[in-house]
Amino acid sequence: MTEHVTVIESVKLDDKNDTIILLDQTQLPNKKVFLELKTVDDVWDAIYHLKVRGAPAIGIAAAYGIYLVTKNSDASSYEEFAQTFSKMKEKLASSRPTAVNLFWALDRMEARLEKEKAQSIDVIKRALKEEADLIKKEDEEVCESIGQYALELLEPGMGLLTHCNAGTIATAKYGTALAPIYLGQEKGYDFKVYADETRPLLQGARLTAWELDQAGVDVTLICDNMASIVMKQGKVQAVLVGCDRVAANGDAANKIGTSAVAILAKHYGIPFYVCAPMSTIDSKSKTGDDIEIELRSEEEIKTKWYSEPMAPESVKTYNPAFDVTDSSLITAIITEKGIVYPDYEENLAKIFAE
Ligand SMILES: CSC[C@@H](O)[C@@H](O)C(=O)COP(=O)(O)O
Repeated sequence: MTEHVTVIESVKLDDKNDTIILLDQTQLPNKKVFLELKTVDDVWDAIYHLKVRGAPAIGIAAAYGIYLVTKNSDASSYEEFAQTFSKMKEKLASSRPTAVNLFWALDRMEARLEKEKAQSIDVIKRALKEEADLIKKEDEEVCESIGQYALELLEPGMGLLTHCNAGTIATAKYGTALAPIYLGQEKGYDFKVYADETRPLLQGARLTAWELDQAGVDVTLICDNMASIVMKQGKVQAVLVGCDRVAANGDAANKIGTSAVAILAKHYGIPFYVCAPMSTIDSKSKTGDDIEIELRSEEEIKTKWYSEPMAPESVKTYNPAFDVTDSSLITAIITEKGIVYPDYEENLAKIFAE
């Protein structure tokens, strides 16, 4: 698959220099800037400000972050080390609330710490690095597998619509919703992709359109409010999106606007697929109502991207960063373990038990 994927590692550890090298996604597509993160505040800030974004990439950054910021701890006992670890974990976990991969990765790092309890601090530190490397490596395989399964549902020449960015830079490699597009590209499937611009932070315009265009995929950028007309005109045969958290009943939180696309897809009889690594499925959230939706600043709606204010200064705003697509609108959830169809409560539980 690598042939058509723009291989940019959005999160990379430089262990020798105690640094995380991070592609600053806020500067794309105009500038390809790599940041050097060293402290817990650097990592927190990068996640909060979406310099690293996309659920799997956030998880990878948090895993390397917690490794790095505990690596230099001079704790001499396990208890002391574990105390520093949980302080750092708490800080990183406060960066963004919706993508469950953040908490999943931090919990997994903590589980590894506890597993190595009897070892020396040096061995524990090495184990934490190994765990963070594994989280990243596994994500590559997961994305590739999601891509293979999703491709089974698609046919050459199809028009596909996607929202936000669930591509290479949102993951370790390949992406989730964009993985079948890259895979199809390699097989000459000639997909026609419509990328929603994704207001207010424009992940579709700045990131999806950019990475698909670079890969030579036939991509057309549309504003969010144009999804209906392209569907009505018969230009779209399937919708593929990523997600930040899937509840046990299949309700799926993803970038704001996703649920509107799902409602449109249902209206026009177009299949709506959610691409979800198992790490994004949160059995602790029973339904979408249990998922915390991140609220962000009014500046993202009123001024960002424009040299002049876009709205009266005094006007109130409401800026939820995600919405939840009701499971009844989702045709299938595509995981690395296979394609899951309704009844989601039953079938997600089954796939977890496998
Ligand atoms: C494979 S990335 C899946 C999701 O995280 C993605 O679709 C999304 O909504 C990202 O939101 P963002 O706010 O840009 O982090």
